[in-house]
Amino acid sequence: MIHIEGISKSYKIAKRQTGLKQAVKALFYREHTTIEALKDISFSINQGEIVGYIGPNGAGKSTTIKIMSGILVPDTGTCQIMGCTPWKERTKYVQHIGVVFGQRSQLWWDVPVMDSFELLKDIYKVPHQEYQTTLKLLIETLELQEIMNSPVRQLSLGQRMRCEIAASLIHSPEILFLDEPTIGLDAVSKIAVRQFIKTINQEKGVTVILTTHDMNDIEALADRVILIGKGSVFYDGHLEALRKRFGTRKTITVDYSQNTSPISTPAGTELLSWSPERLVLRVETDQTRTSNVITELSQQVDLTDVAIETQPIEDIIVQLYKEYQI
Ligand SMILES: Nc1ncnc2c1ncn2[C@@H]1O[C@H](COP(=O)(O)OP(=O)(O)OP(=O)(O)O)[C@@H](O)[C@H]1O
Repeated sequence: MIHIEGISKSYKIAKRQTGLKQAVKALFYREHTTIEALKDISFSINQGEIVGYIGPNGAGKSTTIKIMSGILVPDTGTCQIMGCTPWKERTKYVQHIGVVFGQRSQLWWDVPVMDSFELLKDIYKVPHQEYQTTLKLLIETLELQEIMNSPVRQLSLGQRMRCEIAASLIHSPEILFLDEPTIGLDAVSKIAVRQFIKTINQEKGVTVILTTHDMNDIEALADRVILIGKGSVFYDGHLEALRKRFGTRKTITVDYSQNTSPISTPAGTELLSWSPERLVLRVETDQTRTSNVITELSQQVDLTDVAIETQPIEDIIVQLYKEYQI
């Protein structure tokens, strides 16, 4: 459904220098620098997938989404989505896609939400009956009833984001690009947005490409992640495989009957905290087994309880960014 091959994109920006002399010089001659936002990236996405497109700030995520939605033209490479080249066949192509940029609005600021939806219906030439059915479903599932007559500028961020998502789906697209859809939302709104994305994916088969810095979004939604850094793809695969490959750390909390004599920490572990009744250790599972650690500790203290936690995905991603220096 989506095939991207060897896409590169650079931005040319004028160098700004301080001082009057430099300002006058800049009137006649401007120096430029080039930022390589994307360097030869390739991937394919199948119909019905939810893909988390992740990476640190400035990695190139939004640039990729803009190219895939036809807003930007790459310097080199090919991009075929539903048989179209996004930036060439704009009119035909936009019928297939919905786009939400969390930081920008596609709604008209001063008019009621309902009017924005009507305008989008006309822009996309959605037949009246189909529009009514879609609208009813969107209003119900995104709980928009009470805000349909409010101008967008009066909405809270969470309310606006729900409207943005609804607006992107008025024409029933097959693909949805979401660029940070949960940015700034409270916990309840985040869960509602995630639930909705899951529903349209499962019930309507909508393919979703999601960029986010919130790893809870990724855990809740994406089976597959593409990790990008400094314009290159570093990992493309299942979230679980990522966890198995890089999430080798576990935290063990052991409680024991009071003990004041020193406890020697087993090999392959790091002491995180200690008290006369509790010890918390980080275990490197590629160096030792958690069962060995517990056995060793049980020989030194009278264990009363043991809790083992796997590494949160957030930590794994931070570790990955460090390892790859991205
Ligand atoms: N219009 C532009 N002009 C010049 N440089 C740009 C422009 N847009 C993006 N860049 C640069 O391209 C690189 C990639 O930016 P991009 O917005 O794609 O990153 P991102 O992964 O979406 O980052 P973030 O997570 O911070 O939103 C960055 O170095 C950024 O400064």
